[in-house]
Amino acid sequence: MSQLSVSLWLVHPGTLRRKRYFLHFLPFITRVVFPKHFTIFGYARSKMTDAELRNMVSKTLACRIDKRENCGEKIDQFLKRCFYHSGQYDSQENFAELDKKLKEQEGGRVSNRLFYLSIPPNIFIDAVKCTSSSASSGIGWTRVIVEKPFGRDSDSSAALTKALKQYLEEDQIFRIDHYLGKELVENLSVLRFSNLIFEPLWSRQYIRNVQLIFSEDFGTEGRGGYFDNYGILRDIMQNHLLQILALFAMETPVSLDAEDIRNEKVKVLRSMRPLQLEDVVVGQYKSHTKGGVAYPAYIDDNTVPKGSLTPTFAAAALFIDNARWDGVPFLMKAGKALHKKRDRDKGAVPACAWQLIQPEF
Ligand SMILES: NC(=O)C1=CN([C@@H]2O[C@H](COP(=O)(O)OP(=O)(O)OC[C@H]3O[C@@H](n4cnc5c(N)ncnc54)[C@H](OP(=O)(O)O)[C@@H]3O)[C@@H](O)[C@H]2O)C=CC1
Ligand SMILES: O=C1O[C@H](COP(=O)(O)O)[C@@H](O)[C@H](O)[C@H]1O
Repeated sequence: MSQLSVSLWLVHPGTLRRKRYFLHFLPFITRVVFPKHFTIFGYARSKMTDAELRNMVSKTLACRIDKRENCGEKIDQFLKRCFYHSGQYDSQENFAELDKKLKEQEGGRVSNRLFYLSIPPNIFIDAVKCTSSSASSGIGWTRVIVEKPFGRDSDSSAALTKALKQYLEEDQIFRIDHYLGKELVENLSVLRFSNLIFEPLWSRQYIRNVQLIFSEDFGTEGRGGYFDNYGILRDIMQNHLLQILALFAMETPVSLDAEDIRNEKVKVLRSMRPLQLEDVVVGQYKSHTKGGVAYPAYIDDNTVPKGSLTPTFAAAALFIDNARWDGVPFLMKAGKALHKKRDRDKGAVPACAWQLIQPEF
């Protein structure tokens, strides 16, 4: 049986270049573990040719393995599987053109299509509608990955789910938070649950506070179209940092199944005290000069609306009212255009002799 898996990315060329997404594919590329007919399509409004996309992707890939493994050759083969189509997110016609190009690659084989919506959430629905009616797979499955933030609040999140379900079944929708795939975050559960030594120490008895810190040394850099609608609280705190907090604070799950882990996280979230205004500070970065280089303010970014008050920095103290964490503040800080790049949970600052991680503040 021949099967073609098509992975389709709705991704902005600029983000692609900056974020080096494709670097994560390198181990798969060099070990040739992709399905035989795997194809990647970029889709966005920006104009670009296949050759330009390939050139951009190639700059994010670097061979760091033994030359005998023909890394360069494998990258070249991979690049030939990358294509680009320019179109609007709400145009059935443009998605039908995309469908035509996908079919050319699929050559009538059984084919699955995975759509990765790396686009601002306010255009998810348009894109899903067009995907579903004009570009879903005729003879395989069609799945959609949506990025956080999933709405702006509970109501908009519920509305988004309702709208997505007009076009997709729940098991076709994958809501992702890429932080959960980070090594540090994955290691947190392993560290905690596979070392018996930690269990008796992992509580209010030995931990004075927990610090979750996200610090980037660059600003929005052209991402104002997305960022200004959400701000740092919805971009980072409500999802990435809250997920880490829940993993850090949850009780041992019944098993490592996603559902069991989710159940424990939910218990943590339900035990959290509503955040008080006096426990939060917000700010926005201004321009400054360092080492003779001038760095722009948030509102100097052309993609940010004039006079925007959207926070790019926030710090908050959160409390979990349960037996394990009663009285222990979970301190969250997140900011763009700060002095250092760091995205780590700072573990716990111990109350006395025991030191899990040396405090840096
Ligand atoms: N950037 C990152 O580091 C990460 C981002 N994400 C998530 O990815 C999603 C997008 O973020 P990001 O890529 O940074 O955002 P961008 O602002 O870079 O937006 C991505 C692309 O979407 C299109 N776009 C932007 N604004 C609009 C608009 N108002 N209407 C229609 N199209 C628009 C543009 O492409 P074009 O004009 O070509 O159509 C743009 O380049 C978000 O959900 C974010 O949470 C998740 C993890 C990391
Ligand atoms: O989701 C997001 O994450 C990135 C940071 O992710 P990283 O994996 O590059 O560290 C952040 O820059 C962006 O604002 C946010 O949308």
